[in-house]
Amino acid sequence: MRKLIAGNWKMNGTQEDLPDLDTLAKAHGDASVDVVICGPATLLGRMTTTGLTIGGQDCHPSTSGAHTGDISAPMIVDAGATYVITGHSERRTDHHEDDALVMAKTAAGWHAGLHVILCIGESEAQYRNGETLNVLRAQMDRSIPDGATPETTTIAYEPIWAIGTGLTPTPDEIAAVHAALRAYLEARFGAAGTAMRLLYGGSVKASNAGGIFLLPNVDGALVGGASLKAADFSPIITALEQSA
Ligand SMILES: O=C(CO)COP(=O)(O)O
Repeated sequence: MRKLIAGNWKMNGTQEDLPDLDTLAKAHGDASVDVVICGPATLLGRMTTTGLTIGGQDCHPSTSGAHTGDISAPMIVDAGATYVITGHSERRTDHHEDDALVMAKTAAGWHAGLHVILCIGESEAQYRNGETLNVLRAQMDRSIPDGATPETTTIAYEPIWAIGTGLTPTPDEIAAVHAALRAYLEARFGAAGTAMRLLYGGSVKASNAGGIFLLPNVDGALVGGASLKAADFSPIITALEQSA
């Protein structure tokens, strides 16, 4: 399985950031891991000129229609991107997306030929109450469509309380959650579940990436803030390469 490091730029980035992305592409163009930048919709087309693999951050479940402000999976493909994120907790919170909608968006991404990075994660209260694994299993039951394969789907575990906070679960906690996610995927998808990539996300930075990437069943990371500048993202990519 080829490992995957994806940067999620969220609502950040203008064309002034493209030269820095060129720098990243030059440094890691022949990386031994998959490197993806999930940029803002406004930049997707221009980001593809860097030669990096590009992804969207969300897609509508429909292919086209009267949905002001939304973009569809075929539009993301049309821009030259090959990945899309679904189910990010910021979408779930800001736009009240539920698991059923995440499932529909994931299916739409597949239908358009996109590789979907489907995000799951527990809140701080759920973590404190020891509900993490039950929450994650329920999210996967309700948001991963049947028929997921390693070619079409990556699962990203992002504890909501670890996003942008500088907090992370302990290495033992990450390893335990990822082992449980792997067991779920294998029980539901068989060999495909063994090969499906599992990313960790939430306050990944150069200083903690190496330790996280050594953990079993961690096949890469989904990185927010530390993916915005080549100087920050590059050492994280290198850390994943060294663990591969
Ligand atoms: O939400 C994230 C990636 O999708 C994680 O964000 P941070 O890396 O900024 O914590």
